[in-house]
Amino acid sequence: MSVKNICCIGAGYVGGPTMAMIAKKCPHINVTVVDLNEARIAAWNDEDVSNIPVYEPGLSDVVAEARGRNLFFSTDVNSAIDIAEVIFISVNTPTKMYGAGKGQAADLKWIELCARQIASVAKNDKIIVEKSTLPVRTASAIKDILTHTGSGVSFQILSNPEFLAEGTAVEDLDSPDRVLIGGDDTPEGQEALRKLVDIYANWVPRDRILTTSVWSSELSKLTANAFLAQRVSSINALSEICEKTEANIAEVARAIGTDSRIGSKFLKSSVGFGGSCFQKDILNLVYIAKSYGLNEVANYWEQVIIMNDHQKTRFASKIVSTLYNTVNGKKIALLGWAFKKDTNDTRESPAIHVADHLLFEQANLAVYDPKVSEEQVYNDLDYLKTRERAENRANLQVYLDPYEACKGAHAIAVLTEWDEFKTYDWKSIYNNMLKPATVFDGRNVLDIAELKAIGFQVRSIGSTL
Ligand SMILES: NC(=O)C1=CN([C@@H]2O[C@H](COP(=O)(O)OP(=O)(O)OC[C@H]3O[C@@H](n4cnc5c(N)ncnc54)[C@H](O)[C@@H]3O)[C@@H](O)[C@H]2O)C=CC1
Ligand SMILES: O=C(O)[C@H]1O[C@H](OP(=O)(O)OP(=O)(O)OC[C@H]2O[C@@H](n3ccc(=O)[nH]c3=O)[C@H](O)[C@@H]2O)[C@H](O)[C@@H](O)[C@@H]1O
Repeated sequence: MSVKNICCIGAGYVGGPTMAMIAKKCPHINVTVVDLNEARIAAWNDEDVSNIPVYEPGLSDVVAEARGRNLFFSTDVNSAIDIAEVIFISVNTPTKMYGAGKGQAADLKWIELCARQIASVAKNDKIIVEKSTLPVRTASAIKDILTHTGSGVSFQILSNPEFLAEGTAVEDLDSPDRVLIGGDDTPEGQEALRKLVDIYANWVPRDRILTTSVWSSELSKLTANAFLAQRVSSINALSEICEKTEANIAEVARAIGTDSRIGSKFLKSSVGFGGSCFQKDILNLVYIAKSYGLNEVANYWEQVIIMNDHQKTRFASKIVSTLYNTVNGKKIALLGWAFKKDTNDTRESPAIHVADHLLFEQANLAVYDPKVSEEQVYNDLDYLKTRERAENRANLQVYLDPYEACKGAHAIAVLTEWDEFKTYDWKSIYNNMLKPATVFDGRNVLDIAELKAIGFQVRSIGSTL
């Protein structure tokens, strides 16, 4: 029998878009996305579909097509669990900030709560799908909780990690490089696996649906993120050598990227990687390695994070040193706050670190981002607890107009690669700035020659141009 009712616990950046795509592609399946966060669910249900809580190009159209037909958002977690044959768990798994493993291990509190809730509600057999990114062997903990309920209900646990990237989520979900599903090597495990494969096969070619053991699937997700982040840290490490030697990182990246064994993607040097997952997943990998006594393995991967922290600090320090070693009282405009373009997500954004560094040096910051709210910018800074909340508000202003943000500034730092930055009237921005006017392009997106011709001093990543 094919699956008729799915539920997903967690209506965040993964749960929302992923389930919206399943609902779009499988009109014969009812998909209910549940969350404890009432405001978030209300936003997913907002009559005006442009107000859904996750900004992703194309997502509002997908939601508009399926919502109310076979896609539902609700806070009634129990009813959704009760009715569903397949339950995706897509809750947050942040880095643990207390106790054993503090600062490295994944905090599985929310995963365990879900498992306990499912255990208490389920009256018939269920397939539980790990959609969240989890440490290898988490499925055994989930299984343990579920099988000790004494209710006689049978649970199959599958691992089905998500590989979408923010900003391209709809594209990635519509046409994934691969879908990965791990299941137990038992008849029941394989039957559950087949049911999930059949759901994806409604739009994903079967040869792109990979099946493995649960453990390989769990570990592959951490590995994929570790490899991707490692590429960014590798190219960023080289960018510092370029700045000393007059080599140009864009040329180096092109030169090595044309080797098909290396490949051209993910070789863009930057102010550093951000986002909610790269750092947390590598730290998690480091923790897992250490917990097995694999210290060399742990140290190897930890270096990716150390390099990324160095890149962010190096960028901020360069602003200070270029502005004659003091930014005290100087207005500096920060263009971009999101961790990458085409998303409103700011988690672990390098902009937060750069702003914090500059505020520590008593700069006066003017922030503009096309999709991030003032409240979010202040929340991000307050979360660091580096200084009083009032001080963050006194020394950093958020602007709705980039030209106003740059007016009277000594320097501009580009911290997100939003396309609109390339289209600005840079001559007019220059005319309204203090001189010398400097642009620090943390994403290498602006036309250096054009800016220099206008009169700007330009500092980019990985070149002395
Ligand atoms: N953000 C991304 O692009 C990607 C994230 N992932 C992974 O997916 C997982 C989810 O990530 P995001 O969607 O970004 O997180 P998120 O924080 O945006 O969403 C998680 C949601 O789960 C809800 N929640 C937590 N516990 C709950 C419970 N017991 N019952 C009901 N709702 C509950 C929260 O209220 C929140 O709205 C994480 O493990 C992450 O590592 C994987 C691939 C991509
Ligand atoms: O597990 C996750 O959360 C996801 O993490 C990343 O996706 P995401 O963080 O949304 O975005 P990326 O495009 O990977 O960018 C991450 C960071 O690296 C930076 N980056 C990326 C590529 C590059 O060449 N240079 C570079 O600095 C980006 O600006 C951004 O700050 C992975 O790409 C997804 O496959 C994965 O599902």
